[in-house]
Amino acid sequence: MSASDVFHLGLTHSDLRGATLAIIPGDPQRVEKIARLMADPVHLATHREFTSWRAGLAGKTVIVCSTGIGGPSTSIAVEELAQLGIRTFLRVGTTGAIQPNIPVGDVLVTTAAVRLDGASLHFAPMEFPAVADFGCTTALVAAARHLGTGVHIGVTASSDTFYPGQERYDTFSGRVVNRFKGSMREWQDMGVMNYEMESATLLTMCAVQGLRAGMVAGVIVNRTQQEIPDALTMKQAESAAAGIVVEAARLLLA
Ligand SMILES: O=P(O)(O)O[C@H]1O[C@H](CO)[C@@H](O)[C@H]1O
Ligand SMILES: O=c1cc[nH]c(=O)[nH]1
Repeated sequence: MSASDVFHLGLTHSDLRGATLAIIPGDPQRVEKIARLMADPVHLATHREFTSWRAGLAGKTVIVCSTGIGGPSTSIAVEELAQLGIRTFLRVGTTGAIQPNIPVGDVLVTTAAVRLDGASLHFAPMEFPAVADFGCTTALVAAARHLGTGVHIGVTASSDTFYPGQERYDTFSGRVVNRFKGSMREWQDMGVMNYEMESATLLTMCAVQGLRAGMVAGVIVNRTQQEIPDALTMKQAESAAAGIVVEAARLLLA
């Protein structure tokens, strides 16, 4: 086994070939698909939830690395990629919309996240906003428009848990703690677009450390209409978001 320069990712500085931008999906299985949208894709490492590939785009090197689900593992991936030289992070995920007018298959670009996580508190007090980098956000929106995908821009609720924190009652116990009872309605009333699970940690830890971060997600369910996504829609939303994040990376590298 070759030596690694960081604790978890199994990567060395030389693996990155000077890359400063990383595309970071949650799901390890999405990494290869995204890398294959670019030139000369190469598998670098797979450890735990972290799968990494390298590829070429606009004459530069890009790293694609999965974060796994949630803030703690995301914070590890981002920290170790930053140690290796990455300065711009584009998260590409899946999400559940909570506004009735957002169709499945569209994408959402997050300008800021409601911090329903724990990990972001390890980087900044709750008063600090989980805010995306303006340049990354602009590139993601431009990419979505260029590719003709419906795009919604705004605030995301980013929760440590998929079930109670996103106020799901279709669970084993049907139990949601008081703190989250009625919370989906409250976020809807405030215009929050969606739920996902990593942006609060990602955006906070990047904003306080001078790193750039942006976030795009394919809508796989609309919680005002259904709880379970259908497989085809999920695939389509994932691939729309993947195309957009690569196009945004191209714009940022140009
Ligand atoms: O598709 P990914 O990037 O994993 O994103 C979303 O999907 C997972 C939950 O199913 C969470 O990680 C959530 O943020
Ligand atoms: O509803 C959803 C869908 C995907 N990911 C989430 O975190 N929530």
